[in-house]
Amino acid sequence: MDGPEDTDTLLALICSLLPDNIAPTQQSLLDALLQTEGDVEKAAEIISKQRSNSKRKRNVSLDGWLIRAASSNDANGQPSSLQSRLGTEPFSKKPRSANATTSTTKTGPSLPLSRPVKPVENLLDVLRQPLSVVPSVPRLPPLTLSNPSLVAQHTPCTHHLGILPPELACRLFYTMLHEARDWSRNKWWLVDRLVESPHRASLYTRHPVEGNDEAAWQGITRAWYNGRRGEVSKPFPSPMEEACRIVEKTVNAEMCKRKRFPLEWGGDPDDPDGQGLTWRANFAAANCYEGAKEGVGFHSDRLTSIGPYPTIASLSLGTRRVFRLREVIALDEVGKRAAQTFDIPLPHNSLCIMHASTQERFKHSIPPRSTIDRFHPPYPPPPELPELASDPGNCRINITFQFFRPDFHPDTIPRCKCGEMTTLRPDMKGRQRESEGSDKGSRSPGSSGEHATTGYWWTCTAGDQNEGKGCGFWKVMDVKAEGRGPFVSDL
Ligand SMILES: O=C(O)CCC(=O)C(=O)O
Ligand SMILES: [Fe+2]
Repeated sequence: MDGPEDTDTLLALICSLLPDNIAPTQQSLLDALLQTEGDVEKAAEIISKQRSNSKRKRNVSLDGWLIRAASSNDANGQPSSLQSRLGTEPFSKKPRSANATTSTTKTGPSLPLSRPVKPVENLLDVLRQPLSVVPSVPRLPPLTLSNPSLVAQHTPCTHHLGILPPELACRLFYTMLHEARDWSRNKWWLVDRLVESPHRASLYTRHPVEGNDEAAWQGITRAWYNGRRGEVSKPFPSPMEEACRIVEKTVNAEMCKRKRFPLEWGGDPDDPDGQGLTWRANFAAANCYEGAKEGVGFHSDRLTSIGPYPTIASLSLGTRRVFRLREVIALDEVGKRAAQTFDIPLPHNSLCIMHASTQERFKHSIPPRSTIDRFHPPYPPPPELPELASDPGNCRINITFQFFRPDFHPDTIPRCKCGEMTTLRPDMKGRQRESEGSDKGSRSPGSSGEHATTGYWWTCTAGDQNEGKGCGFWKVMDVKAEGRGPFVSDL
């Protein structure tokens, strides 16, 4: 799920620190961010100094503004460093200062807080800051990929229509819609704001739990809930288990046709847990979007439990929504080519497989819409289900089946200075390549393009639940030193 993790978020944060009369270009925001190696506070300072030198319009100094903003939000009245509270993607090899913070750990959806806070805000509204964007290369209009062959041609995904027997698809839709009454909106801290995703979600684990390792699943569950304590995952309901077997067959058949990446899981299919499959689903995130306005913002899925180059199989049920993929342009290509956005309409009973490299090269979202296509279920609800609380014509259910890799067991995940499990993120911008001065090839769009080797970071995300206060810890993942694998490259 999403968190305070990417450049877009950092840009939005800089904007939120600027007075209303400053609307910088995206380029000037990026320049300031690079100049300050990702320090949002300093970047905001640079931009406002540039503006006040050129226009002399402001009569309030940024320092004063920052201190006012910080002290009004800090329980102890201390102006706290915004930078240290960001669990962000690192910009340089230099570790940031680690400000240990007193932690009031939150449990459950009500998130008891130690200080008065602003009301929970919809993440999409927070990120919709006034950016006046002047791109250095012309923007490309979004391309709609309206059939499976276009999806395969332009992206590392495949789209499979009518994946389940129609009766099973409907039964699963009604079952999950009924389950969704207990799901909640994911919440986390974005600096000093508590934000929530504008849709409901829940985590499911396949039973029997592999190796009977309940403790591992608790760790995975906690990581999935952005570090929130007290959440439990649910077992797959029986129609989900039925669907999962079909999804596994489709994914494995598709993977056999594809080039595999060196860092993909190369586990032994003869392993009793492997059941002879290259990829298997042992957990799933379920999402419910009710009405046109609900959605999920741009993000790439966290890799902490699923490792690099994962395969994720995403099943759509109910009303058709658009799945939007946006390419991330590596630093060495910024200004040379524009990012392409792809829209894939996902109808009821279709499976979109995000194959290896999707999480490394693209962000994805379900954008809110102004209208919705009403869904007309071809079967009535199963008689054994109680009456539904939501209108089935108005809802989309998504189930993303995923594989927890044994070599990313929670016990092996590096802890940050807050004592929490860190989060694994791909270096989508190629910063590690840049800082090493290496040229391992650049990326090109489409599934057939050569893909530069991606690096990964372990980063502190404890601030997600701790009022935005993390320790800023990060380190580069070193798969050999950390004893991970086997990888495809080891086979
Ligand atoms: O609803 C979808 O298709 C996407 C869900 C998603 O991105 C997620 O669960 O991480
Ligand atoms: Fe996702």
